[in-house]
Amino acid sequence: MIKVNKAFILDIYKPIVNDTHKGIQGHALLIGGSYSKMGSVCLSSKAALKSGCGLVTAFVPKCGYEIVQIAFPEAMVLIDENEKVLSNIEYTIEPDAIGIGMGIGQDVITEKAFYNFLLQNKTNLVIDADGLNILSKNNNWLSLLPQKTIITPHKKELERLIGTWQSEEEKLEKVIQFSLDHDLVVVVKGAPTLVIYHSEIYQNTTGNQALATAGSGDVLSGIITSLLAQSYNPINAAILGVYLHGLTADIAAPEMSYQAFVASDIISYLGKVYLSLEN
Ligand SMILES: NC(=O)C1=CN([C@@H]2O[C@H](COP(=O)(O)OP(=O)(O)OC[C@H]3O[C@@H](n4cnc5c(N)ncnc54)[C@H](O)[C@@H]3O)[C@@H](O)[C@H]2O)[C@@H](O)CC1
Ligand SMILES: Nc1ncnc2c1ncn2[C@@H]1O[C@H](COP(=O)(O)OP(=O)(O)O)[C@@H](O)[C@H]1O
Ligand SMILES: [Mg+2]
Repeated sequence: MIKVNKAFILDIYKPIVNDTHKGIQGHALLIGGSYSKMGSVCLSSKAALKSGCGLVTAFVPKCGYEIVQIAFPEAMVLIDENEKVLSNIEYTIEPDAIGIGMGIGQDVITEKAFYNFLLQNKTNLVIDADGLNILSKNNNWLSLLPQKTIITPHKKELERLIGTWQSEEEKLEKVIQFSLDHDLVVVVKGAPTLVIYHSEIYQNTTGNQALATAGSGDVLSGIITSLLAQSYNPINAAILGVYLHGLTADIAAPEMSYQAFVASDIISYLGKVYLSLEN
């Protein structure tokens, strides 16, 4: 088990070069949302852009068009033909990384759209939330995922994917086997969060109970998708993303309490977090 501390992070962290531009800084596509859960994809998309990629596109059901445009004008928006849920995930853009699953629900139309998306997709992928729940119900679709796809389950989602465990040791064994079987980078969210790739285990050292708040996982999947779009390899994108996400709460908690911290604050504190890496 490797502890991910600041020294480890500084080793993988890539400062932004001065002659970059938005066209080469990475384009993240976030595919998510459904009626009443459009906040999830707004949070992921905003977190992605605030983590340093150059462009962000959100792909949402039709009812999300104005919501995303107004909540987050920096994002470009593509819409599904269905009003309330994703039904046909088709686009002509060429993103560098895709995050999918936050807030999409598990409607049968959406399951089918997700399957068709997996059939044609070759881009590096982060799968979260209902994307994971749909995979749990259709585990033969795991073979369609690109190599080193990153999955970000919380405890319940992990149980749906790999079944229950009796001890921490058994949980780790099962996750390692799952990662080996499907060549996945597994972000085992919790306190602390682990990043597991095959038999490598990386234990994060940032974060606190302020993160126990709605949408904080949606923000994490946006951050990781952004880092992937910025050419971090999938293991480093997951490790760095989890570290930055946790550090926002460590810096914010003494300034604003555990209670008042909400998922949008993770996004607001990303600036201080990046500055702390530069000093
Ligand atoms: N503003 C929004 O639009 C939000 C949308 N969300 C979306 O809502 C959908 C449902 O997600 P949920 O995660 O709420 O539903 P789930 O049914 O997947 O998970 C909720 C259950 O898991 C348990 N759980 C979660 N984390 C746990 C942990 N660390 N240890 C033990 N138990 C744990 C909870 O107690 C609860 O019973 C997803 O699509 C998600 O993306 C949420 O992310 C919340 C915010
Ligand atoms: N007590 C805690 N200590 C540290 N991190 C936590 C704690 N509770 C939650 N988190 C983190 O917050 C995030 C919650 O993700 P998730 O449950 O998917 O939220 P949501 O689906 O509402 O966005 C994870 O990154 C998890 O590790
Ligand atoms: Mg979640």
